[in-house]
Amino acid sequence: MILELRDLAFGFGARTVGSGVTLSVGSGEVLALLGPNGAGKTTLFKTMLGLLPPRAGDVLFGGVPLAGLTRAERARNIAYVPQAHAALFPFTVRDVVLMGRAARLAPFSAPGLHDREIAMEALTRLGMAHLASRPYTEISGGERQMTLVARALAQETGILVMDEPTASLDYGNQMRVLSHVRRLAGEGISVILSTHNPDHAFMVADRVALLHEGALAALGPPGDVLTPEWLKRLYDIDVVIGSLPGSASPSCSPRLDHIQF
Ligand SMILES: Nc1ncnc2c1ncn2[C@@H]1O[C@H](COP(=O)(O)OP(=O)(O)OP(=O)(O)O)[C@@H](O)[C@H]1O
Repeated sequence: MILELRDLAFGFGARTVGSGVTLSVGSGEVLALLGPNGAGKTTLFKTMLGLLPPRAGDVLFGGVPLAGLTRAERARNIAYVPQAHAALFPFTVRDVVLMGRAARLAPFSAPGLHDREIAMEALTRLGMAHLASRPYTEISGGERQMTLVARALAQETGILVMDEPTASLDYGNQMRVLSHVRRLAGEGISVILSTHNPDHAFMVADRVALLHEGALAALGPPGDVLTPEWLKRLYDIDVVIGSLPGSASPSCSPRLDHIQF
């Protein structure tokens, strides 16, 4: 297993947000994490990345505990696509993507031609090459999100953690990012992504994990976990799940007429 969480507890300061999370992710596997607002998805991700200390339990990469890896070693193992944020400094899109190469550079050395080629290749793969020279502060929220995906690709890690990667994207770019996720998995890269859209999990995930009330409530193939019963428990809405003729995966249709205020 490329990534393992063993009885992991996570939180801030004295506050535990979640505990008892045990799961492993294999090479080329896509794991989708679902949970209501505030369930702890981002906190769990930050703990997996070593940005927050585990409150209990372990995170292991290829059997090696996270605590035993330097920051650069972590960055060569795992890349993070955070939710798009506004930047303070007007770096170009190309330079933001180049930052993904930092952990691959020798100490005190600047990115070389090879690094620039990899950065441009990541932008080209995402259909973003035309924005390379634009300031990151002067592109749309969706374009910023795609830039952060390109930065993570340029990091060339075996594991990609994506925090709601489609949240600010238009419909076409949502599908392009999801299609890239499947393509990356086909290349052996493991992807862990959070989403609020069960349809996206149906489209790309090999397995789905549900985070609810501070615990890993369910873990398994999308068809076993994304049931009307579980979605009711998570979001307190009724859904119908079915497959449209010609569609490759099932989809959810919420019953708005059942919602009570
Ligand atoms: N910096 C922080 N300090 C203290 N508590 C925090 C901090 N950030 C988040 N929290 C709290 O931790 C809990 C989990 O938040 P988290 O952002 O991990 O949830 P999430 O599942 O990612 O939510 P969402 O779907 O809304 O993005 C929430 O109760 C939140 O208020």
